[in-house]
Amino acid sequence: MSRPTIIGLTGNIATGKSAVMRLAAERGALTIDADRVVHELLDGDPAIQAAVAEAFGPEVRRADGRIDRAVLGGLVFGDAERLRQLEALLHPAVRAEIGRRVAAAGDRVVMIEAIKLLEGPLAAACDAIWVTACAPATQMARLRVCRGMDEAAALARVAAQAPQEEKIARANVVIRTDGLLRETEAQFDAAWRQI
Ligand SMILES: CC(C)(COP(=O)(O)OP(=O)(O)OC[C@H]1O[C@@H](n2cnc3c(N)ncnc32)[C@H](O)[C@@H]1O)[C@@H](O)C(=O)NCCC(=O)NCCS
Ligand SMILES: Nc1ncnc2c1ncn2[C@@H]1O[C@H](COP(=O)(O)OP(=O)(O)OP(=O)(O)O)[C@@H](O)[C@H]1O
Repeated sequence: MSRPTIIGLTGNIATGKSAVMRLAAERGALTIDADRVVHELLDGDPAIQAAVAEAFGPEVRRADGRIDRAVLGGLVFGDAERLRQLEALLHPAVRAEIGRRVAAAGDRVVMIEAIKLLEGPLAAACDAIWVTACAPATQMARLRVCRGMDEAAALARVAAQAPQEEKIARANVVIRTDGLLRETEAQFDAAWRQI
């Protein structure tokens, strides 16, 4: 039976995972963004919405039932225990949805982007782990300039993620993104040829 080749993509915030996902999609991969799966659940899954409101309070829920991600983010980034609680609530449903998409992928290459890929069971399902990395100064500049985050919000996100070195230590492929986009693309293509 045909099975997909699964690449797990991780790397800390603003290290360039989106660029790598775009390149993979251009070359025919099925790309699955775990952040987006989370957003779909928070926007449209009534059981998840009820469980999140139960755990984090009615103020995280909008009148239409959707979860207010800015309010929820304010509660969990900066509080490791609450973030773990939210992850425990969401990750089983995220994994189930990713599993459904992978099962329908035939023999395509599938690239799964997830910030907590290496911390959970998803990593074991991957044939290879790719990690994007850049200098901390590049990362902070991208968060502040491109996403308009203030320094405290940017630092809180970075602090919620395992150090870059731990991710690099477990990677089959490391893509450095401090340079030009075409330098990212050249590293991508070298790795893509080895699949
Ligand atoms: C807290 C939430 C509502 C904030 O939503 P918001 O729209 O502001 O951010 P978004 O989801 O787009 O994430 C942006 C970036 O924040 C970082 N981030 C998100 N979740 C996490 C996390 N659990 N741990 C560390 N960093 C995270 C990532 O770098 C991510 O790319 C949302 O991020 C969430 O529910 N996170 C917990 C679920 C999770 O683990 N998501 C990651 C994919 S499995
Ligand atoms: N050489 C490069 N390679 C990749 N991205 C680059 C490069 N130079 C500049 N950038 C820019 O850096 C930013 C990186 O942010 P991006 O959203 O891709 O990070 P991410 O890892 O996907 O973040 P998140 O964890 O939020 O999903 C983008 O705006 C991208 O255009």
